[in-house]
Amino acid sequence: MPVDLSQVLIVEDDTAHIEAIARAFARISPDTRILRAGSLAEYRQAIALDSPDIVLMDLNLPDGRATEALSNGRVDQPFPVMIMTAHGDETRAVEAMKAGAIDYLVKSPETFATMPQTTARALREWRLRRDRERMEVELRDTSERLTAVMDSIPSLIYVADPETFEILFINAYGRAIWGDITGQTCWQSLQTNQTGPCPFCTNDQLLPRSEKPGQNVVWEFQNTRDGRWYECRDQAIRWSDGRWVRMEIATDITERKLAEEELRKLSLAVEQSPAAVLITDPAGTVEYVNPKFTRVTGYTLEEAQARTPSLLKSEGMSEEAYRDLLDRLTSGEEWHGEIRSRRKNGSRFWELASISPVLGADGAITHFVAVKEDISDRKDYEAQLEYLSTHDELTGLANRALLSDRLEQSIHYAQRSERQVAVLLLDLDRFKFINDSLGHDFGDRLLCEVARRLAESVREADTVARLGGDEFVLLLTELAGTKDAGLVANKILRQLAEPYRLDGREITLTASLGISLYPRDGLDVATLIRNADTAMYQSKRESSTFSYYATEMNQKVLATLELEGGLRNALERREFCLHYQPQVDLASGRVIGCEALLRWLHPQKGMISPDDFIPLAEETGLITPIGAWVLDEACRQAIAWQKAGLPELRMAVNLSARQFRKGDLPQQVRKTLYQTGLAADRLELELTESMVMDDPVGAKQTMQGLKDLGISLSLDDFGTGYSSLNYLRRFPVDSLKIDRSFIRDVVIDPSGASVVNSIVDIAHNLRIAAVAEGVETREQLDFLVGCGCDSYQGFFFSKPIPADDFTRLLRGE
Ligand SMILES: Nc1nc2c(ncn2[C@@H]2O[C@H](COP(=O)(O)O[C@H]3[C@@H](O)[C@H](n4cnc5c(=O)[nH]c(N)nc54)O[C@@H]3COP(=O)(O)O)[C@@H](O)[C@H]2O)c(=O)[nH]1
Repeated sequence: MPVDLSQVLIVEDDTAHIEAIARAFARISPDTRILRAGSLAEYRQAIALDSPDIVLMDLNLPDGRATEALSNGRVDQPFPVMIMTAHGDETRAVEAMKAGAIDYLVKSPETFATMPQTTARALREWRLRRDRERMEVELRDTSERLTAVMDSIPSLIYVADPETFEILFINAYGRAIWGDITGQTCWQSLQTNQTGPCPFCTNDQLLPRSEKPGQNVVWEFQNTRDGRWYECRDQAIRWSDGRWVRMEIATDITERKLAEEELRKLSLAVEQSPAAVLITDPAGTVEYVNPKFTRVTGYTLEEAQARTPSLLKSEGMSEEAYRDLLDRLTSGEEWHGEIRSRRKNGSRFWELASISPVLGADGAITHFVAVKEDISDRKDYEAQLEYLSTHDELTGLANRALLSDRLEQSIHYAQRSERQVAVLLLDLDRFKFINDSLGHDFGDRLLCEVARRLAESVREADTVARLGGDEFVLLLTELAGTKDAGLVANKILRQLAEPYRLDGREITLTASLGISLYPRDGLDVATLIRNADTAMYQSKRESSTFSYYATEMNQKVLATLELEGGLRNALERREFCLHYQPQVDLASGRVIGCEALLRWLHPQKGMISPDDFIPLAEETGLITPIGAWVLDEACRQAIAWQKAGLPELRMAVNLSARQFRKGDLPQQVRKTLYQTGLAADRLELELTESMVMDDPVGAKQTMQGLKDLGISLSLDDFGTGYSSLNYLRRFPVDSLKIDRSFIRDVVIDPSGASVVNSIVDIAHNLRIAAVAEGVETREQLDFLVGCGCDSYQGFFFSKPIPADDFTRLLRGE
């Protein structure tokens, strides 16, 4: 008997039955111990003390029915109970089975005789059933636990049969996304939920039907419902029924995908970036350079890798700036700046660099990223702008701004070194005339040549600047003594005086130069330049080569500036008037004409002599409108006298050099004559020798233009200037006015008398009149009569007088 039947409990109130059963066991299964109980109470005591393998229980016991002792189908019942019943009681026996008995037997001697076999069989079946039930419970538990585990995994898990394509299982995560697709086939569910091919249905290569465990396949799909990405790992597992199925574990990789996409975009952006990008490790070893870097520097990724950014041999960064860069980067900050680097081919270029540290999750620096832009063009442009803003375009010399800058620096340096600084301001004489007559192009080239000579005359450390026009400044630094500036000034003036050969012409230039010295003549840029300018004007006035600045000059300049201010308004304010000095015929003693002489009645200073303001008017250009007014006024007065019936006179008007050089003088005179109505032969214009000799060719042309109008021309102050007879011969003049300095000497100095005699002779030889100026005495007059002079003017006859007085004089009042 294969079943282990060690103890059998017989619950029966009929001892005969018990004994019949016991005998059967003694015979068939002698090792089986028979326990006995006569009632339900004894039954309970017996199972409390012993643990029988099986219980044989009479249905009806003295203290109750067997059903009361049954467990109502509980699985945890430790032993099976078999009901014994009398014939006809089967219905109750069935009830007892429903209450938990495993079987029932109808009592009979046969039943008792085979009881050991029956019991053994029943026990075996019960045990089998119990074990199965337990296993089932365990399995159910395991399955529930597994499902709970599966459901708690934040991944989509499903199991499918590769043969039938049936979905056997899907976890909670999957159900939340796709619903419960268990029982459906792949093509019914997966294909609508995933992008890409279903590995079960379409890709036999990926998933051979006869899968073996361990052959994993990994693929990615996108869930069509919410667009999220999954990485799916396929695995063969043995299903509960023993067949091989596929378990798919799909993990949400959307964030990783997005990050990858970001990274892909970023790396694409870096690859295609118009800026050069260089990435190093924390030690500065290059790990990556982009194609733009290669294009700019010539270094390929392979050439740059494993080297440091020093391969670009950057420069232009001070020690301090470099330390700042390192400090910033190592403390996790960005650095921006301009660096001058060298390409692989050795050429230099400028980069605008932004270098940033890249921090890892732990906050430590993992990389440095440098983004660089080639700014060489911009730098060149800036340098060009810088050059243009600090240099004179025509000559390439420093301009005023750069000069001021350098002068300021020199002052600072001189303060410490106790040396002197000299400012030499130089103005070319007659440059405007050359420029106007020979053309601006010629003038420009002449200025360039002057600039070249100036630059060559001084040391490298000195500065030569052009302030504009024909005005130059030389800044001499580190002068040991005051005299040094004068030595340099002389050298410069000598250099400039060398002839210039341009366009087949040879011309000479002179210059006026003023010197101011730091600290003696000023402590700042503006004062030093202003005082050098004052000194230069002094040189110009005195026709000296150069002058050192002196304080008095400033007062003179201030007075001049004040005068200039008044002069600018004088015309408008009608402060000018004319006085007239009679010109007398020596033979007849008659007044034959007069010279109009300008007077300025200043509201505060009273009458100002023309000697004091005509040169200033000339210098400032104000002489042009003033001269025009004089001409107009003198002509109107002459007409007024004519109309008043006074004897016909010739009106002499002085011309200034500027008026004479202005090309339109004949036209202007014609217009005045026309407007005033004076006949041309009643007007005489007085020129000086210097006006004519400056530009003899042009002068002759202008004089001829005036002569063609019918007016007379006289050469004033004759004898004091060039007195070139050669030119005099060719000029269309009508009279020579002998300067009053010669007349003054005629009676006291024989040589003075000879000069006057000679001038009178020259005039007559040239068939022109001789007019004596400044006749103050009878002796002078007698001398002039004696030497045949034609006419005279002077205090002897009359001082210059106002028009009304002149009218009375003519009337003999
Ligand atoms: N371009 C212009 N120049 C002018 C004009 N008006 C005058 N001037 C020039 O100014 C200079 C000074 O002139 P002024 O003080 O008027 O002196 C004149 C006479 O007063 C003076 N003179 C005349 N006679 C005598 C004399 O007997 N003794 C003496 N000491 N001086 C005398 O001479 C001046 C006239 O000289 P000049 O013109 O050379 O004939 C003077 O150079 C004027 O030219 C003007 O409108 N435009």
